[in-house]
Amino acid sequence: MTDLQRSKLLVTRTLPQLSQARLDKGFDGVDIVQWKEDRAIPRQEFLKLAKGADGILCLLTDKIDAELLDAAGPQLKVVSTMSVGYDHVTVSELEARKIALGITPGVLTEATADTTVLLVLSAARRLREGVDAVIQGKWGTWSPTWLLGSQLTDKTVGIVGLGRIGVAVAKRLKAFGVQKFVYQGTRPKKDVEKEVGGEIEFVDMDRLLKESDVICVCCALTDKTKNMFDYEAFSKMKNSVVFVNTARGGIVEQNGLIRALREGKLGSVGLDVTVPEPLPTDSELLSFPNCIVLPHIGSGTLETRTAMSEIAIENVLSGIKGERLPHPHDA
Ligand SMILES: O=CC(=O)O
Repeated sequence: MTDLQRSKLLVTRTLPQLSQARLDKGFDGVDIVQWKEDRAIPRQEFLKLAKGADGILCLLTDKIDAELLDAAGPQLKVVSTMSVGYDHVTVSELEARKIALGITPGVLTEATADTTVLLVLSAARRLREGVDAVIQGKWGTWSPTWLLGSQLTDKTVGIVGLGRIGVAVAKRLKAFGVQKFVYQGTRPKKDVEKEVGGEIEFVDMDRLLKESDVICVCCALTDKTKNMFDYEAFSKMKNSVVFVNTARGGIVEQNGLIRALREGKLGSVGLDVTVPEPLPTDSELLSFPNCIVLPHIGSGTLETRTAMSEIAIENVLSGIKGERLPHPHDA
């Protein structure tokens, strides 16, 4: 006999240990179906397993669009993504079907800001070239002129997207002696000076591109920010600029970036995000010694990923019960 009260929860990957242990113990009245392989769930499998789900706990690698929602069926109440970004979700389709969307804000701010600073310093101090030289036996005698980078002291840093992560990046970089911050975003923010602990000015994009010694991309990927950094934007930057993107690959028009790098227009580049992900190993992006690419590990600490998966579980369980999500996307 079927129990009409039971709900189905689809989880699209194995979660960090603590949260996985919770799933393995199970939740009253919930049947859990989980894709446990350590790779993104193949689309056909996703469409098949989604059928009849009341809640879906997914990752940023899983496209949530009309096709998937149709495959799931009208009983679907909640999609909970274990990410703060939700550009992989067609929000209008969820809204049209009154399906709640949960995200994991706040908990990944510190780890992602740490990664941003890591890339700023690594790019500015030519970490990739240094490490490669050591490994390849190209480390000669100490030289006063070899592998000279740049430092943050007295520099201007441009932050694109001064949300939680942007502010956390500015606070960190302030400690390295940055003289001034400029920022771009949807609107100027009140009281950021106090928060950042130094001079910070809302400027137009042109000024940000021209005046910044370091540019950090910390905004969400939206229709407005897609391909925002194209060849023209890179051409306006100082040719010593340190350009870092830890947000989403799609904010950068990658062919324009490659062209700018090829033409020696940029000082150094640090990326945690690319298009596509994973970046194919034959991508020209990987051929530039002054470009460091990380494999989208901005939030990749055990503490943060555990906090994210715990929030994702709370969101999906609340949604299945028809309750308000603790962390909805539109809070
Ligand atoms: O990129 C990571 C996230 O959006 O959580």
